Amino acid sequence: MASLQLSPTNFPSCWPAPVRRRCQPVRCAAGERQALFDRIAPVYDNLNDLLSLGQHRIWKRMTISWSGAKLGDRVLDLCCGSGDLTFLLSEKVGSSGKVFGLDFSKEQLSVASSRQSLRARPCFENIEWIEGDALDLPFPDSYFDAITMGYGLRNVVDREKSMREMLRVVNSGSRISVLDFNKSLQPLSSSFRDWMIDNAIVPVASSYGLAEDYAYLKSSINDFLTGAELEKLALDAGFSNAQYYEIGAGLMGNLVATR
Ligand SMILES: C/C(=C\Cc1cc(O)c2ccccc2c1O)CCC[C@H](C)CCC[C@H](C)CCCC(C)C
Ligand SMILES: C[S@@+](CC[C@H](N)C(=O)[O-])C[C@H]1O[C@@H](n2cnc3c(N)ncnc32)[C@H](O)[C@@H]1O
Repeated sequence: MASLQLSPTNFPSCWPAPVRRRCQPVRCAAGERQALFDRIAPVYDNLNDLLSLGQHRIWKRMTISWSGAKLGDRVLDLCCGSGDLTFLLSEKVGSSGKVFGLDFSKEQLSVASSRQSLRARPCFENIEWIEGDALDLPFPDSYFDAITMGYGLRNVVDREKSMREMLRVVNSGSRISVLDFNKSLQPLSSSFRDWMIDNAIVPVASSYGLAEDYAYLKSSINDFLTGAELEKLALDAGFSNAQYYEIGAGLMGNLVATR
């Protein structure tokens, strides 16, 4: 069943209703990012396919594999957007498992929910969409067997807090798998990425009136952390092990951390 629960009085089935707070679209850094992801939602999937020549699907499959999710698990896809990783997790954990896709953008969740209805695979009934904040997760401690986060950590306003929240809700011995752009220290790789953003991504996005929203990609990658810094972030938050893998010819990276 494709159900989208967006009312502030609807809560994840695991959580007592009064505790959950809804993310309000306010004029602050988080509110502006929320508005950005709402705006780009109608074109987000198509542009990802076009701009990465479909490669993002491979990177996302690697993220699922690193998460260690398996049949029957209860798992979380944080900053799920239109749900690419959520759907892959859903197939991985099967009908005996449960997947929560959480995001603060109503428009992204609306795209995710329509995709769920269109594809209508039996296992997709195990998905619950939650409109919520990655910095204040509406789940009990040690609730998940695995967590994925695709292109989310770079976009949250407080990475330390986000990491602490992931640590809190993941089971001891379980993993988080965090995919994002790699802030490469190799000049060739970072020059190629910046060139792609300036000469392919922003011009294509500008034809949809979204040039500024996609230009944000470049500054957000420059403000992001290197692989070594991401490993340190996870260890400082309290994960027992953290390993960063460069993928996609060094354009992307995946942080795998075990609680
Ligand atoms: C997956 C892509 C973008 C995700 C994405 C993430 C964000 O944080 C955003 C924030 C604001 C707006 C948009 C986004 C957003 O779309 C697309 C990635 C494209 C790459 C930059 C370009 C890849 C070029 C190559 C064709 C890939 C070839 C790799 C090969 C292994 C050599
Ligand atoms: C670039 S998209 C990634 C979507 C999807 N994970 C993917 O891989 O295609 C980043 C997502 O993070 C979400 N996001 C950013 N900050 C968030 C927060 N504090 N809480 C919940 N979602 C957040 C945005 O709404 C957006 O949908």
